Amino acid sequence: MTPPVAARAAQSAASSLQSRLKDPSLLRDRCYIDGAWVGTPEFAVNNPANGTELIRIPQLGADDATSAVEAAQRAFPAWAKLTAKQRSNILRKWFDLIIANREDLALILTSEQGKPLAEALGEVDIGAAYVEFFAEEARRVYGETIPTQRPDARLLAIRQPIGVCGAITPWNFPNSMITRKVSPALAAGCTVVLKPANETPLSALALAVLAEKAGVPKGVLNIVTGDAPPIGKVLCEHPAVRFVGFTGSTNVGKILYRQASVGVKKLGLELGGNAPFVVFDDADIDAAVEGAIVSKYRNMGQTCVCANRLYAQDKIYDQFVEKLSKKVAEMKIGDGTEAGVTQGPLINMKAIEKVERHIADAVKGGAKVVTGGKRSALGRSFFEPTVLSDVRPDALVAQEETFGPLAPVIRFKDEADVIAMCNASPFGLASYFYSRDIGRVWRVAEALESGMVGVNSGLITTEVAPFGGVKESGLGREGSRHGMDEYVEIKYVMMAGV
Ligand SMILES: NC(=O)c1ccc[n+]([C@@H]2O[C@H](COP(=O)([O-])OP(=O)(O)OC[C@H]3O[C@@H](n4cnc5c(N)ncnc54)[C@H](O)[C@@H]3O)[C@@H](O)[C@H]2O)c1
Repeated sequence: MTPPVAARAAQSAASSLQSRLKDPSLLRDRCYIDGAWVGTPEFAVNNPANGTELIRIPQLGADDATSAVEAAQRAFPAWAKLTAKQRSNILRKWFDLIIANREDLALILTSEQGKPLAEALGEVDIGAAYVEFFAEEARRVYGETIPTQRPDARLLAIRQPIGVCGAITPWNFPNSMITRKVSPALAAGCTVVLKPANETPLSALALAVLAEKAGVPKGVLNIVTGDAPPIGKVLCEHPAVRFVGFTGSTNVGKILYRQASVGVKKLGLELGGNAPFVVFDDADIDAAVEGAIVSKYRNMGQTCVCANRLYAQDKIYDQFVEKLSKKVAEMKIGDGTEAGVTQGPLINMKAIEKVERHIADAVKGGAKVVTGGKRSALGRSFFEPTVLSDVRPDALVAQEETFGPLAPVIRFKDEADVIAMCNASPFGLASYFYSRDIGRVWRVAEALESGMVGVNSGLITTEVAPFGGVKESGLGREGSRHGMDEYVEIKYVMMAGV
């Protein structure tokens, strides 16, 4: 095995991050293919809080991705033949190791992605919860017996692992998006080739170190970093790959959908959103403000399920805007590793430019900046958390996913009016609303066109929920027992003469 970065620390800027880790071997600068750490460090992974280069990692391409698929193909039969309990035990060990190393994993995550350390710890914990959940689910991949019209025949439907799976993940949740895909795949008996986001590959590599320690055999989990389009093409088109799970933008999801159609490949797509967050006039306003804060501003608004457009009913509009802005103005911006910081940097300058474009467009349409609205004095990609009032329903910010700390508050008259505005979007990932009217709760929850609805709650992610979207927000579900369905196929066996 190529030595971990520890042995070569002096060569790279990784040394300062490494010196803060309890287990420095978690920081890797090689890819993980067929149980070996391979490749030559090439492209830089930067810390968005200070712009320093953290480390360089390999820039692999189509040939390496093909090698990884072949490794996964070789490893598949033996992994699939283990008993469910054996696979479950290995996943359980992986979970234990993730928890034992949660501080290190969170520090790596914040260093490459920027979110405050407390949020990074939360992400590691939910990431681990997926592993724990699917360690348990591994033992519940049941089949069924189906009565037939023939007295001498029995029909069994069995569920088998689909085979080699590709996984492509984004930078906004570099830990939990990986475990949410890899743990059900491994639990089902599948093997995986994972391509993490280029901005945040270090969390993926650290998880692979722990998977290896947990006893995941060589070739069962492979990590390939580098050139996304050719790697993605291999994962979508190689005949050995039977499923590709993707989390990322709708545009890239559509490219993968087309590529996967060539080999009639099963695809899971967790794509972009444009979540409405509605506050009715019978709501508990303080609770709605708390919910809006957690939904909109966690991860600096770079969350697929985060509130993107806020709607407040006429009667409580001013009160909601005032209370929300007061809390937002108190947020502390800075390096996510510093105590008390609630808003880290955005991932890059492109993200800042999109927020600015959305603010400029809304202001042109008559919106007012109540708080924030500009780059932070800290420079780089730090942006002041922002609240806009008097935003028109047709403003760009209400049509597109902003992916930044910007809450545009739109006024509405009645329930029918707001449901129409919520559903007037090609996206349908998450929706939120606050109301204490029980009749309205069911009516509105059923009317909203989205895969997930938070009622009086701004936080809806849990490993026991079937996470996913409708319309252009995606296909399939991750997490819960339904998350296992992506990784198994049903075969029926008709047995006559029995
Ligand atoms: N629905 C969900 O569960 C969910 C969760 C998190 C993020 N997201 C969405 O992800 C987006 C933000 O993430 P992002 O900017 O990393 O998205 P992205 O689509 O740019 O990148 C996602 C991944 O795809 C890879 N990629 C890029 N081009 C590719 C290509 N041509 N072929 C194969 N792979 C390619 C990237 O390297 C990365 O690993 C937002 O739209 C957000 O809503 C969705």
